[in-house]
Amino acid sequence: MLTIDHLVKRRGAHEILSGISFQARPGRVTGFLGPNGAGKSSTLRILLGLDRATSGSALINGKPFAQLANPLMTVGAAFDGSGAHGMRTGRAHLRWIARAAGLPRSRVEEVLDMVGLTYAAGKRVGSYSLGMGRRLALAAALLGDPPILVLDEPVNGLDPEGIRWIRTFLRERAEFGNTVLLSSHLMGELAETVDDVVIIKRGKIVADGALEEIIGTHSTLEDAFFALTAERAGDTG
Ligand SMILES: Nc1ncnc2c1ncn2[C@@H]1O[C@H](COP(=O)(O)OP(=O)(O)OP(=O)(O)O)[C@@H](O)[C@H]1O
Repeated sequence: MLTIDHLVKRRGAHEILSGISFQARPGRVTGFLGPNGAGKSSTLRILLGLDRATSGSALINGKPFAQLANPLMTVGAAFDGSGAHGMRTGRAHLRWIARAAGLPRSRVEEVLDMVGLTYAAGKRVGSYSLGMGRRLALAAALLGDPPILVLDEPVNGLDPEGIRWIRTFLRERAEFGNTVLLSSHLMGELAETVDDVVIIKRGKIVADGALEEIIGTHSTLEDAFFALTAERAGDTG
């Protein structure tokens, strides 16, 4: 369970997050949706202990990231890019993380297989395509077999086959009871993948609920999104 509670982030005079609250629950894929600059990455960075909140909290199973006993086995995270040094091979990158976490080498081969990257595991990460880099980042997130996944724009750079693969993969994780939170600004794609939707705009939550509730009387999630955000067009916050 991920619990964001009255989270505020200020940078100088600029309020990036204005007291946002939402949850991502086990057994559900939760889509965190919003236009560029809305505050999605800022929220996920605080949740994963990469940045500090001004006030409020972002908790993973009731604890801040820094207090997790086994972070890699609790939450898997993937942000922009592969997260690996270009001169390293994909396999070496994963082995390094696995060793630091006390995981067996065999787990590296398992996650390479899970993300379909075994064929390129011996190649330098610098030669990977964008999509291969995303798969490597996902493999790293899966190393500790965590019950929670937090993914920032996971379909960016993936080709149609890759997008279908990740959608199926994340749906399966949720069906096994995992908690999956993913951010995106691609509404059409998100509608195919998620159970719940949280929409953020200019640091404020403008909608939060089950996909069907959010779509409501609109024909698509995209239509609902524009209607919801347009209703607040006069809101300067
Ligand atoms: N390191 C930083 N220093 C100053 N401002 C920042 C920093 N990181 C983000 N911001 C600002 O915070 C706001 C939210 O950015 P954030 O990256 O969280 O949005 P986002 O919803 O993830 O957008 P995108 O879809 O473009 O990734 C933006 O106005 C951005 O300019």
